[in-house]
Amino acid sequence: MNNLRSTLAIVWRIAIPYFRSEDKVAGRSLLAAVIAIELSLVAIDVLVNQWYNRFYNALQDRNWSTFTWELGVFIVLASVSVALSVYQLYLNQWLQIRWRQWMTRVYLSQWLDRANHYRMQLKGDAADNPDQRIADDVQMFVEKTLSITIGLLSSIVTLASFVVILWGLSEAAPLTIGGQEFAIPGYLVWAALIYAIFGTALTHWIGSPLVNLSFQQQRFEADFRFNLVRVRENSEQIALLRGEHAERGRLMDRFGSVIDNWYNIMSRTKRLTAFTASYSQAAVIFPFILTAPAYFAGKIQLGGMLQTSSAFGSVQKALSFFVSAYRTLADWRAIVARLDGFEMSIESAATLSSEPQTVGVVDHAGDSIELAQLLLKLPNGLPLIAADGFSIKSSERTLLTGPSGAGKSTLFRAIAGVWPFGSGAISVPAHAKLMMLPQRPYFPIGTLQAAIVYPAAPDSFSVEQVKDAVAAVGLPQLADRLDEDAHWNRMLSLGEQQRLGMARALLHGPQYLFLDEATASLDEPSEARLYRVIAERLPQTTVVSIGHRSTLHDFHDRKVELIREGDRFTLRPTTPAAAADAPTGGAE
Ligand SMILES: Nc1ncnc2c1ncn2[C@@H]1O[C@H](COP(=O)(O)OP(=O)(O)OP(=O)(O)O)[C@@H](O)[C@H]1O
Repeated sequence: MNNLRSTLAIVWRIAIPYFRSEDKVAGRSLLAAVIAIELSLVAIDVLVNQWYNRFYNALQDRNWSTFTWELGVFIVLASVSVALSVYQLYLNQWLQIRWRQWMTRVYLSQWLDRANHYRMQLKGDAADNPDQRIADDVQMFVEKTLSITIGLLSSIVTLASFVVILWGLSEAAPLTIGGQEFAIPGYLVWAALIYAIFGTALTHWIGSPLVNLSFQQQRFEADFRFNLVRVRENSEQIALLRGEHAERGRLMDRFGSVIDNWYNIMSRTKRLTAFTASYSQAAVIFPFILTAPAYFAGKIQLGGMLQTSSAFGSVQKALSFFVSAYRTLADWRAIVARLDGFEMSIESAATLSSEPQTVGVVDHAGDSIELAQLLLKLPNGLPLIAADGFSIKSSERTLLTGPSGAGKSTLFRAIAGVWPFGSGAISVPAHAKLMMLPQRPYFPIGTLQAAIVYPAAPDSFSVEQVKDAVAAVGLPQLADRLDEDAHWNRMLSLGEQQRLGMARALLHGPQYLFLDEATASLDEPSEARLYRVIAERLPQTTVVSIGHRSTLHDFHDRKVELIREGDRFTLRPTTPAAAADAPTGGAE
């Protein structure tokens, strides 16, 4: 019960913001229309139920004129019901797509807000595969929430209407056992109630493991899909390493979990279907067994008996809502749990950056970057880098070196404001434009122009500007292909990608440019040429490079090294030019 209450609270929290959003007028109107149509359909069911009585009595009495009249009544009722059903589905689908569109927009903006997506990965949170949450789960959540809510509402209204009818019919066809009448008020209602409770309890007992199985199934499927995508993305390396055999093994292992879980679902579903199918078959005959003695004793007519059977069917169906919707409910709870996990994970990633015990990146009025009492840590809490009183002055060119794994890239991540683990402060000039260029720059799939100028809009630079930048970094042959659509990360060599990364920097002209082994794949003369281009075209830009080649020294004013001190690394300027910068040291 507590479980159900907490699921409903989560559903409310996830579902209600749409109906309070800027699209609330459309959302509420569509929902109201769908509900109104559902209620009208229940009213038509009530009319059809009364029609049963008149129609079958006319048949039993061989009354031709009533029979033809009732046929006409049925045609009218059936036509209205068809029209309402068509529009109910249409409006329901319309509501679904608007609701889904809104939720997708909100989730996308929260997930992509201020590096939340990256922090979520760092935390290794429960929200594995955000793509599944945003693409599939939102769609299923909207669809199932609507179908369950409307189904539940319809069941309640049907129940209320038909309980009244069935109560009346209980008087007309009193319970007769062995020729003796028993005056139990509303006995048909009680019979339907007991029948449904028995059905629901047994269904829950047999079907409850399906909730968890369904949750697991979706997880295994997403995991399998994710690994397929990884193979596709790394296909070149896998082919070069002849890793196909290993990949096949790994993928089949993951698929094995999909299959094993599926067998469990199959065997559970088999038991559940055996029960629900027998249960609904028995429901056909059960009301006839109850009313047959009264019919054969001549107390009710055929019409009354059929009306009772139909009303019993409606009450029983409404009461057994959970029986028939069990699989849907199981899937729905799994989806709700996943979306809840996703929301929590976004929230904790968002709060992580603002917790006191995290690295704070703050704006200041000066024009240098200052590290004060900074201690960067690994996600597991172990210290990595300590720095205090260290500054990166405007227009200065710094080369950062240090052993592999010392935390050079992590320091860049912290300055960019995406590495939360640790304490202390990094002051960055207010409104300064920082740009990080990694060893493997990211290019979105699309035109070459859009890929180069990313993250700016494709048309924020003129074709001439882009051509000029591409030529400056030594790729004039690409200047005529700016309109070409491709997966550039896959098509270009790493060296070419690094040159295009530099072209991106030339176009954006940041005040601070952080090059994390951004030219490591180029030969030394090409690397030197690129550094010269940067110096000529971006003379005001402060450059901080991570690199291992000694040839890089010529292009930097000072060298700073990460040196191990105890359990952490500290920043040590190692050239005379920088010696004035009193270093560094621990901060805890
Ligand atoms: N997402 C992460 N989760 C856990 N540990 C991480 C994560 N990212 C980096 N680390 C760890 O932080 C340490 C520093 O990594 P970083 O990439 O900053 O090193 P680096 O000095 O740039 O190394 P290299 O010169 O080899 O590129 C490494 O021990 C690495 O394993």
